[in-house]
Amino acid sequence: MNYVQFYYPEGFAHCYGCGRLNPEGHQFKTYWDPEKRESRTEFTPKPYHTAIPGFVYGGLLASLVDCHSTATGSAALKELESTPWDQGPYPRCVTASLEVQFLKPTPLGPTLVAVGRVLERSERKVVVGTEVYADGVLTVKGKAVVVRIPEGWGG
Ligand SMILES: CCCCCCCCCCCCCC(=O)SCCNC(=O)CCNC(=O)[C@H](O)C(C)(C)COP(=O)(O)OP(=O)(O)OC[C@H]1O[C@@H](n2cnc3c(N)ncnc32)[C@H](O)[C@@H]1OP(=O)(O)O
Repeated sequence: MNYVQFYYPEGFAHCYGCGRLNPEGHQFKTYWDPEKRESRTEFTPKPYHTAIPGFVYGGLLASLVDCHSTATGSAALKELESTPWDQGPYPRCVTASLEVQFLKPTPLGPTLVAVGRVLERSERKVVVGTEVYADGVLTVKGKAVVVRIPEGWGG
């Protein structure tokens, strides 16, 4: 199964968080399950993504929630099109607002799993709720409003 960011037009594929064409970036990859209507991004932080030794830097967690949300919005908007899910390009979303709740310190070491759900969707805007788990423990919650970038803008 290909990931959402795989289908972004080339001009929108350089994001430091999730751009497949940015070799220096995190290259987050988000998968969309059309049956569960859930998205999933897995990422294993590097040792240098440290806040206090042993724990993940909060900015990285916010980035994970941010790019995971734009990808979830993209998949949710793709559902409104008649083309199949495995045919690009996907609509590209930009983050209008991002809320992150750090519920517990996130241990550095385990693979993080971000799970996203669509809370609201219109033609132009998607509200995404995200939960981030480390070793099965919920450590971060996020909510983002993402807005479709109009056709003809960049890309
Ligand atoms: C105009 C498009 C420009 C695209 C530029 C993309 C460049 C980046 C590309 C790479 C990206 C990489 C990914 C990243 O990392 S992006 C991370 C950084 N994000 C940005 O730099 C985004 C900068 N902001 C903007 O470009 C504009 O403000 C956007 C495009 C977001 C909205 O634009 P505009 O204000 O003209 O749109 P609208 O008035 O028609 O609103 C549409 C809907 O959204 C709702 N809403 C709006 N703001 C907020 C808010 N703060 N809180 C809650 N909701 C908000 C609004 O109520 C309405 O809802 P509804 O009434 O329909 O229910």
